[in-house]
Amino acid sequence: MIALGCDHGGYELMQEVKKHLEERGLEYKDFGCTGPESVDYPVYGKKVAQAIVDGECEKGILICGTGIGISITANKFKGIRAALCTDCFTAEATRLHNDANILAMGGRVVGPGLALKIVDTFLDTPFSGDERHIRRINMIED
Ligand SMILES: O=C[C@H](O)[C@H](O)[C@H](O)COP(=O)(O)O
Repeated sequence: MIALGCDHGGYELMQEVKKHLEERGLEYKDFGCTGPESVDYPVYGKKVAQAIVDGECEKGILICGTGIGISITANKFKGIRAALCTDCFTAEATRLHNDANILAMGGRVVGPGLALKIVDTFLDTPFSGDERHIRRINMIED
């Protein structure tokens, strides 16, 4: 189950992401927001982070205007590794190296074509499991 959260700056792009996940037959839980009206991104960053910490969802996708505020919020939660990605290389690398559990993007930064490729790369790339990466992730947790 993929947890989704956005603010008004990411609302439009999130609708594209939802459509794409449905086309791929992937299940998601939408934590809002529910429209393009101005809202506060920490509310949605927190909801998605909490769903992952609680084990309700395995991964999350967060979108605000830049992806920055909402990823800063999510990264306050122990066990959350939210990666702000603007390209497929970083989306792949953050799964391989950081075992990132949240993908953050900026709805005012990336267009839908690139964003959906980033989503696919993030969701389809497994963690490498390499000892050095596990060691470093454990250091973050400590
Ligand atoms: O990091 C924060 C996000 O990019 C927000 O989406 C952004 O700050 C919202 O800006 P505004 O309230 O001016 O639409």
